[in-house]
Amino acid sequence: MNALAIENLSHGLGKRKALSDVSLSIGPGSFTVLLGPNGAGKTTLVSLVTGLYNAQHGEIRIFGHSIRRDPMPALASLGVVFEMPTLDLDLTVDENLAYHASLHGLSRHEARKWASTELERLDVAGRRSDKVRSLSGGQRRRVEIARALLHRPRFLIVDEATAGLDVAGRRRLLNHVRSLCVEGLSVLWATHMLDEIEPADQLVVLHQGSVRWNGEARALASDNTLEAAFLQLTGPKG
Ligand SMILES: Nc1ncnc2c1ncn2[C@@H]1O[C@H](COP(=O)(O)OP(=O)(O)OP(=O)(O)O)[C@@H](O)[C@H]1O
Repeated sequence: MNALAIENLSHGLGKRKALSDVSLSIGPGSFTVLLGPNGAGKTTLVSLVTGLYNAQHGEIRIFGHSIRRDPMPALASLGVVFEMPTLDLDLTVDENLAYHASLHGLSRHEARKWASTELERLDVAGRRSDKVRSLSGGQRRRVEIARALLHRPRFLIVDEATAGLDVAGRRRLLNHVRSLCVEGLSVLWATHMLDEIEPADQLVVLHQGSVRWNGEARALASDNTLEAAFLQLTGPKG
């Protein structure tokens, strides 16, 4: 079953049509890149899939559960890292994770166990008693990934999480999330950075609220560089 299935999704924000007739699906264990220039509609799409906005038209299902009709099981299998950091800077790393765990109904034992696992895998376990305010930008992002995985979601959405990180920090975060797909996690990785894409990735190019490409990245770049193909799709005549 697909982790995500979106059919004919359209949504306006104010007078602006942010998404027009978007359809796409993400298979289990797939790393799918949602690529689009600034203002393409990536964050709007993430907001609709995570239930922050109610879609005006169309259908969104997570592992077969409609976000509109069946939100609890749909959202239970979803982990999210939003574009804007959402950690509480005045709480410690552990306190931030414990708060998230309680929202998801995890027992204290489960919360401690999975927090240790994820923080260690992301190499921030040494900072668990520190206030988030004292962490670097890259460490905060890693804590956000750990938090998003705490309730064992099967589908992870990451919206431009590498913004502001240095080259090594970006690569590290990306490699970690990619490695989770090998374990069966499905990932939607929203970005405008072409160098985060690998040839075998599933790629959805969004431009002005519409899907302009949906397929393997290597197929888009078969006749040209990925950058040239992307600019052609998203340029003035794209
Ligand atoms: N709250 C809002 N009210 C009105 N228009 C909005 C609102 N939020 C976003 N928009 C508009 O919707 C369109 C899509 O914005 P969105 O933030 O989804 O794009 P994005 O692809 O995530 O961009 P970026 O890469 O810059 O974060 C843009 O034209 C934006 O100006």
